[in-house]
Amino acid sequence: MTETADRTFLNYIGGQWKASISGETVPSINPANRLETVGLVQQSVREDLDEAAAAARGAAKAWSRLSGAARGEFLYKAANALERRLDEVATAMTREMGKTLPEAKGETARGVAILRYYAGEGMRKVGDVIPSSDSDALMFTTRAPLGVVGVITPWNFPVAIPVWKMAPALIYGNTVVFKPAQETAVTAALVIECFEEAGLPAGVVNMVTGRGTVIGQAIIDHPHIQGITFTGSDQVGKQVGMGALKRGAKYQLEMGGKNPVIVAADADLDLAVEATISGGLRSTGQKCTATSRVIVQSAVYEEFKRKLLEKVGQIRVGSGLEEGIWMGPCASRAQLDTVLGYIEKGKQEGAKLLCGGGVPGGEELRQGFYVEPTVFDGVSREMTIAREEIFGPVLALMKVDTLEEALETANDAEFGLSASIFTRDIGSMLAFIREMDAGLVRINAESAGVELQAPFGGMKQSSSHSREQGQAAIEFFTAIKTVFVKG
Ligand SMILES: NC(=O)C1=CN([C@@H]2O[C@H](COP(=O)(O)OP(=O)(O)OC[C@H]3O[C@@H](n4cnc5c(N)ncnc54)[C@H](O)[C@@H]3O)[C@@H](O)[C@H]2O)C=CC1
Ligand SMILES: O=C(O)CCC(=O)C(=O)O
Repeated sequence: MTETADRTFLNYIGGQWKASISGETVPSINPANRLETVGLVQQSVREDLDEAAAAARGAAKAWSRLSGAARGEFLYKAANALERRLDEVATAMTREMGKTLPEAKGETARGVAILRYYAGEGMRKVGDVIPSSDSDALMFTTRAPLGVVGVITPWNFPVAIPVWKMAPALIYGNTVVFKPAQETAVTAALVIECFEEAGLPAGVVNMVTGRGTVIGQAIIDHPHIQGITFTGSDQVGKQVGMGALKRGAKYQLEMGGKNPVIVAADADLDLAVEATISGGLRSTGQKCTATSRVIVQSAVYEEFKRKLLEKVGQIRVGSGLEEGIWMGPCASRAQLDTVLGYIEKGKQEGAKLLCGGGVPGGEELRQGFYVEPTVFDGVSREMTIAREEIFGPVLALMKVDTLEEALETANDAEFGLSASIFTRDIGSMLAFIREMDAGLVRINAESAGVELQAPFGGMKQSSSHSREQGQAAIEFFTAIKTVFVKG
């Protein structure tokens, strides 16, 4: 156990750490060992959120009037604090969410880099000069912040996702009310401590933990929250969008994926196997960009399958804190049950289980939410495991004859977040880039893995058709103002 175990984590409102007026806390538990508490977190109520929204509203004007460079200075300081506390934050993340410590460290380092990227963004251009038809006038665009932004985040990237939403919100002059997933509220509190260490003015960043149906819903409904940025499930995302639309607030949604990898007959099969495993099974498959459908040309199907099974068989499952462990547990009991439910459905609908499919044995794993890395063969397009997001370490192999069929199969999904192809042929690469309906298309690289300086988001049901990260973030977190000045 580390030092967080006995700690009670509070809400952060108006620059103060405060207990919820409910007086209630809930334990955040370790999915690798359900008997271990990582910390106690606030089970907040609507009044706590109201107080946070009022604090954010009160701080908004002064914050928006600072120069971008001055706001950037705060983000650089937050980045330095997070970097200094990288090991502590990453350890809390592994203990609270289950991903392995090297992955958690990588994600925390990414949080540092995101903060620095957006700190620099405070010095970059925000508008264009557009020639007016009146030769005595100057016309240009500038950007105005939305005001208060509500940030609702999931548990699968407890540092990177909150940071890639809060950092651009702040640099473009908004104040923030943040509701992290309750499953990873301890990690979230440590991130907020880094903002506190940076000396942000009171009320600029606020955090309230609690149930999605209570605190998330209160953000959706709050009249003083002008924008909501959300990552999570398809179902909740749509509720957020509809609620925001009803009261005229701006919203941005990042939701599910059912990401395919195409393995063409001319692929480097070893590379394709490595990338399929890394993209599909790292973080126990709990990424919206995770590889889920593996579409393989028949000419190399058997060889690819053999190589894949050999490597999957070598995966070591266990506590993410232990050296040599490659795959940790599912993040929660509910997530484990969901994954096992999909595996059952796959078997019932006639897919052939090639490996995994159950809970691993062994006394030391008994108290964790573990599932075996799982591969299904003979998966057809209409099966549930080929259609719905599983969010677990489950790969569905699908055999096709031609590249056209592969592309058609890959596009036969409601989601369109990320997709990969493995091929050496430039024509196949170009066809994939052109035809694949996904916001992120990757050639000879795994489907997961997002670069913070590039736009990120999906087509079809995967997002609200907006993009996050990189300079694309300015589109959500600001409104364009067109200025006409007549001398
Ligand atoms: N696209 C992605 O990155 C993610 C997708 N998921 C998908 O969602 C499934 C369920 O995971 P959950 O954690 O339950 O996701 P979720 O969508 O319920 O939770 C995401 C966030 O929304 C909040 N929330 C929940 N209900 C809400 C409501 N009624 N109003 C406002 N906010 C609400 C949660 O507290 C959390 O902060 C997973 O199995 C996976 O398929 C989950 C996490 C991330
Ligand atoms: O693949 C990544 O690095 C990011 C994935 C992601 O955004 C998510 O799972 O929510």
